[in-house]
Amino acid sequence: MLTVDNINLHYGAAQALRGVSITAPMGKITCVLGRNGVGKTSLLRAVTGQHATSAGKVTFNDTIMNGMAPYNRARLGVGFVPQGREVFPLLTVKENLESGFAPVARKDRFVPEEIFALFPILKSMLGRRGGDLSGGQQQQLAIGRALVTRPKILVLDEPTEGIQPSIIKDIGRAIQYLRDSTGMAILLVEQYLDFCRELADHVYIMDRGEIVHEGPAETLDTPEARRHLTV
Ligand SMILES: Nc1ncnc2c1ncn2[C@@H]1O[C@H](COP(=O)(O)OP(=O)(O)OP(=O)(O)O)[C@@H](O)[C@H]1O
Repeated sequence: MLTVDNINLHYGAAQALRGVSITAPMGKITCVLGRNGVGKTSLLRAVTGQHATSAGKVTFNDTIMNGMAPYNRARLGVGFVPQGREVFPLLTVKENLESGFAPVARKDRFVPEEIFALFPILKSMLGRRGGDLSGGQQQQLAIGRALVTRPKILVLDEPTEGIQPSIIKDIGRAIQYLRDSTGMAILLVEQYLDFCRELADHVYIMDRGEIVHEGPAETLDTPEARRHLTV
């Protein structure tokens, strides 16, 4: 299980996270919601090691990750699907998937068939360049690339952003399948309320760098939760 305990995060003098605590248990989908600029991506940067925290603790399965480089967190089992997907546009789909090999043991350096079962389009496009794929296909590729690292926790930053509804459904089904079949923890940052309500086991809402609401997905429909999400 991932535990974020009372963390602060600063960009220079500006504080982006204030005493944020969340947990993401194995076999569950944990969703963090909030408007633009409230600190959701900063929270994921603290989890994946892309930005240092200035206070608090980030732990995964009893290993304290503070100060650990992103590639060592990947070795520990933290798989990341970044906002905007960050697919390598000039590499082929196959090469993009293989870029996930770095943190895995030599014997596991192959693309598991399960990834193609989840996203068949990737198999039919293995020789195409990443940059030639649609946004939705790139998102599937970014998830596939993270799965190549054999994660124990999959961390996704706004996977529905700019993606057509039919592919959002496919991605939602894939996330549920991963939770149910592999028992991995899934930590999802989103602005799309319906997607979270459908998928999440537990939700957190952030506002101005703080957690302001926490509960089961059904609590998203309470007036108190809505107040933090409406612009
Ligand atoms: N690299 C940075 N340098 C300085 N300030 C930053 C940096 N990245 C983010 N911020 C600021 O930190 C705050 C939180 O940003 P963050 O990107 O974490 O929010 P977010 O909830 O993920 O927003 P979005 O939904 O737009 O991605 C914002 O005020 C933002 O302007």
